[in-house]
Amino acid sequence: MAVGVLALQGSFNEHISALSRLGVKGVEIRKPEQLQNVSSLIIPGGESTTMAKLAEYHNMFPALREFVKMGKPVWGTCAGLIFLAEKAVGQKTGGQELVGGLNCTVNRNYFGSQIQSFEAELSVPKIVSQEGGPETFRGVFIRAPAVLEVGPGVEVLAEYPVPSANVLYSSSAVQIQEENAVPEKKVIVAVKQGNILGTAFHPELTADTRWHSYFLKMANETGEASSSSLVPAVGVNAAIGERPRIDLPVFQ
Ligand SMILES: NC(=O)CC[C@H](N)C(=O)O
Repeated sequence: MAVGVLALQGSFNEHISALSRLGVKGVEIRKPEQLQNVSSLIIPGGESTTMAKLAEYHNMFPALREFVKMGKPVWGTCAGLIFLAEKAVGQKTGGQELVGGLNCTVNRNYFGSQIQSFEAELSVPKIVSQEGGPETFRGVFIRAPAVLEVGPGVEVLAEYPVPSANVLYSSSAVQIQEENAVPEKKVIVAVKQGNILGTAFHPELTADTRWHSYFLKMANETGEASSSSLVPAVGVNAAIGERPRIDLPVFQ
């Protein structure tokens, strides 16, 4: 079965493009019943309050929660990570509905406002051990959230060093960096809990398909799809090395 990509708002096209570079079909999901046709789901980045309003309007929340509870692989990137968290802080007045399932607390705009978006090389040992390739992964952080704390059963897959003052006060990391604070602490930016994967950054905006490949293997592990339908014919390293045709602008 194909991989679903929640297509209410945000970078769903970019995820579908990344999947297609791995030879896998991504299907746009806009209605609850469409979830029955996919074996796994990506919730893209975008703006989580807007996405939540659209999800509510289309009555998506019960179906999304059911999908997560059934143990089907779900990956949230950025706003998608916020969607999957059990608890979010820094929300707009009135809050926003969450899908939940991922045992953690996220800060919605941990790194500051849109203008404080940045890119950083992240150490990703688990991804490297499974997918090979370079030691680091280029993390694209766009008004990104971060994971403040995780509960039992949540595996940390990537962290980003920030000044300790930011960790204590949960304000803007960038503002404090500008005051020349020494980076001392790390904040969590990628997690996995069973069938749920969450990244605070945007792998779909890079040419490096290792996170997508990692997620596709999660789908195979849970037996949600036959290996022939989800494992790309070419290895991920080949995909990076050979630079296949890319139909959307991505970081090279
Ligand atoms: N790039 C993103 O997905 C940003 C998410 C944003 N911080 C939010 O609240 O939704």
